[in-house]
This record gives sequence, structure tokens and C-alpha cells, in this order.
Amino acid sequence: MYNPIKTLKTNTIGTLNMLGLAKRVGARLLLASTSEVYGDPEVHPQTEDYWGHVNPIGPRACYDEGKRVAETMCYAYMKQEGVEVRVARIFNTFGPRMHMNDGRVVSNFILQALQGEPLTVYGSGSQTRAFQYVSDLVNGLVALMNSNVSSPVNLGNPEEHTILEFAQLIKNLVGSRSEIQFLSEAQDDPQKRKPDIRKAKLMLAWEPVVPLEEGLNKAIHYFRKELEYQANNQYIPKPKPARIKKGRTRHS
Ligand SMILES: O=c1ccn([C@@H]2O[C@H](COP(=O)(O)OP(=O)(O)O[C@H]3OC[C@@H](O)[C@H](O)[C@H]3O)[C@@H](O)[C@H]2O)c(=O)[nH]1
Repeated sequence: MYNPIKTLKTNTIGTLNMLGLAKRVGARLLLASTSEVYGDPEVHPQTEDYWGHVNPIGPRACYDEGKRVAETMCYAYMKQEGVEVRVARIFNTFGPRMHMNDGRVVSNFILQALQGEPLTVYGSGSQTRAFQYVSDLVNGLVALMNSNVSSPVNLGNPEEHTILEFAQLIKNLVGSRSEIQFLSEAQDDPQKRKPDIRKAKLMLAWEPVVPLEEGLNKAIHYFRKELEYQANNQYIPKPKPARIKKGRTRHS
């Protein structure tokens, strides 16, 4: 985690500020919560009624516990002050325009594969994740905000892969000759993760529709262009065509 204290402050004080504002102006608040509230889960796939398995003092704690208390605050404001809340538990999401140095596995593997560098697998690569394309998430968030469901809802793609399978898939899609390099395991890394999305299907009539490979190809295309742009290291703005009012010449 780049900055644990800032992460904690954003999730706690930031959410508190937003809830105060929502109360004052009568707004409905959407909390972008996370699958991390389930920690290293003992229930698989994860349903919304699972309370989670989080190490409160581990290296991920500022994020996990920050989001957990953010959820707690949402429901305190809902019960005590009548603030309308919607809570999305978002699973690993990717797509074009994600940050190159985001540090998550999708951007790391794509960049490494495009640059011919080793794909860094933490641990054995047997841990699993389920990856969701960004437009599916956006549709889920819109459906949630327009619904009357105030309890938490999982938004993710239930197609589960090991991280090693995922490394091989990205290598193939990029057509890369990168090697796969095994590094030490990340501390408290959840070993399995897959959303149970029955609630979202039933209550929001939502489910992901973009296949993994299609989404990855779009993200790869984006990253390829970004690398080309960085290699050229220049930005030449295209001149805008002059706006000429009908019936008048520009310099009259
Ligand atoms: O270079 C890498 C990066 C990551 N990994 C592994 O890939 C897996 C996924 O790691 P990521 O960093 O992409 O993120 P995680 O899935 O653990 O959590 C992330 O996505 C889900 C969201 O709810 C969380 O908010 C977000 O942090 C982990 O097992 C990690 O150890 C690698 O093997 N190599």
C-alpha cells in the first residue's frame, strides 16, 4: 500500500465528511466498498452476509478496516439520521484508462508482457481472483443507485482464475515472450476470491456481460498506446478547426 495513513484517513474521515454532507443536502450516498471487507475468506464464493476474515493490524488493514468502518458509518447514518445509502462491494476491476502504475495484477502483467519483462507472480500463483471489466461495474453501480437496495451488494465477475493461469492468459493475448517469475508471497494475501452475485442478479437484474478476453484485449490496446505515447514523449495538440458563424466570413 502506497500510503496507509492517507488510505485510512480517506476511508474514515472522508466517508464521515461525505455522510455529513449527504445528511445536510438530503443526497443519496454511494459507497464504493470492496471485496477486501471479506479479507482472506473462509467462505467461498463470498456472499454479502459473510462477515469476513481480516487481520486488523496487517499490511492491508488500513484499506480493509478503513472500508469496513466506512460501511459501519453508512449504516449508522442511515439508522440514526435517515441518510439514504447504497453500498457496492466491488471486486477486482480493470479496463482502459486504469493507471499504468496502479500496482494491481492486471496493469502489472500487461505492462510487463508488453515490455518483454518477467511477469511477477507473488507466491505460487495458486491464489485465485475474479476480474470484472469496467463497463460492467459502471452498469452495476447505476442499477444499484437507481434501486431501493440499501444493504451491501457484491459487484464482480464470478469467473475465477488462478493468478498463474491469468499470467499465462495475458502473455498469450499480448503475444509476449516474457518469462514468468515467482516472487515471495504477499503477506495476508487472500487465497481465494470470487463474488456470489445472486443478490445483484435478483435485486438489480444485473450481471457482467463482457467476457474476460474481450476486456483484456481492450486494456492491452490501451496500454500499448500509452507506452507508444510515452516512448515518443511528446504531446502535439491537434489544432481545432476555426469556428465560423454561418453567413459571415471570419475576418470581415
Ligand atoms: O505483480 C503482481 C501483482 C499482484 N499479484 C497477485 O495478484 C492477486 C491480485 O492482486 P491485486 O493487487 O490485483 O489486488 P486484489 O485482488 O488483492 O485486491 C484489489 O482488487 C479487489 C478490490 O476489492 C481491492 O480494492 C483491490 O485492492 C494477488 O494474489 C497478488 O498477490 C501478483 O502475483 N503479481
